[in-house]
Amino acid sequence: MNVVTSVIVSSELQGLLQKKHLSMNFAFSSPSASGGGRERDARGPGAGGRRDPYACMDPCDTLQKRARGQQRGGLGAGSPALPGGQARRRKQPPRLADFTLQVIIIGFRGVGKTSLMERFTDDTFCEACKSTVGVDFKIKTVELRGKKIRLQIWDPAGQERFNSITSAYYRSAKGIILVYDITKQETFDDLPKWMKMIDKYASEDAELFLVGNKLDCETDREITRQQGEKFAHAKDNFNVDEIFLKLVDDILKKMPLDILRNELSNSILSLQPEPKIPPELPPPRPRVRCC
Ligand SMILES: Nc1nc2c(ncn2[C@@H]2O[C@H](COP(=O)(O)OP(=O)(O)OP(=O)(O)O)[C@@H](O)[C@H]2O)c(=O)[nH]1
Repeated sequence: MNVVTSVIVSSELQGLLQKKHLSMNFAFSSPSASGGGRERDARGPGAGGRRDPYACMDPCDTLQKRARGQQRGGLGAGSPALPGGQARRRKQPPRLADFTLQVIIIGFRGVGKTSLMERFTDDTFCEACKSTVGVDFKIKTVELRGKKIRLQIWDPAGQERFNSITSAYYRSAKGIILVYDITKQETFDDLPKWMKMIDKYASEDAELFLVGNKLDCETDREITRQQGEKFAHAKDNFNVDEIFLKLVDDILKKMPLDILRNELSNSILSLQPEPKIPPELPPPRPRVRCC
């Protein structure tokens, strides 16, 4: 029975993807586990282990480290160890992002959309989160292909009653992460409804990523790995960070080369206007909304 459902869903999805020239990646994840469902990769200089192909960057951390270095009389401004010219150069503010990209995470209520976002942006996980009301969002800057990209991640409520509000956020999203819960059949059966929302509201060239979430709850699994792979016509294994970074990388690959080659020091090139928050919405809360 499940297999039949998945075949029907699959051909329907195929039609939608072709119509919109979309391709879809697929991954399993588990934001409940640090590292998002598989052993965490060591990152950064001196961390050892495998270097991740997608270098992730926390701007706040970098700035704090710089400030600490200056206080300690390190290689910062005014450091006796440096001649004046070099010290002045150190004082320059860090280069701003080259691009701003919007990514939206959608799916049935409770599948773990907020958890994925917070694992990626803050490396935190909330065991008993409240359902999102309206739309939540967070920002994280990443560095890929030599560009700094400011990611605006939108997390709309999964509850149907918010659909009229949340659909306003699809248009400006360059990347869409569609999530289901591997332990709840209804969240998988609901995917065609989300695909229709994408078809109706999302941009023609948005990149899609299907995520089977709650991988740590293997014993309660209701949807097989094969069903997920069949739906997405794709197969892969990424952790939470890699899901976002692969998505961004795929967006960058689609971008015109002249934009990528352009050196935009200290400027922000937004690929599209910042999404306007519909007036009926309260302003999004850019913080953890966990209990
Ligand atoms: N075991 C486990 N629990 C998870 C995982 N991801 C999320 N959860 C839990 O699932 C519940 C719902 O997670 P949320 O991130 O709030 O889900 P959501 O999709 O944002 O929900 P809505 O805001 O209602 O649309 C929370 O209690 C989380 O702790 C996971 O990978 N494993």
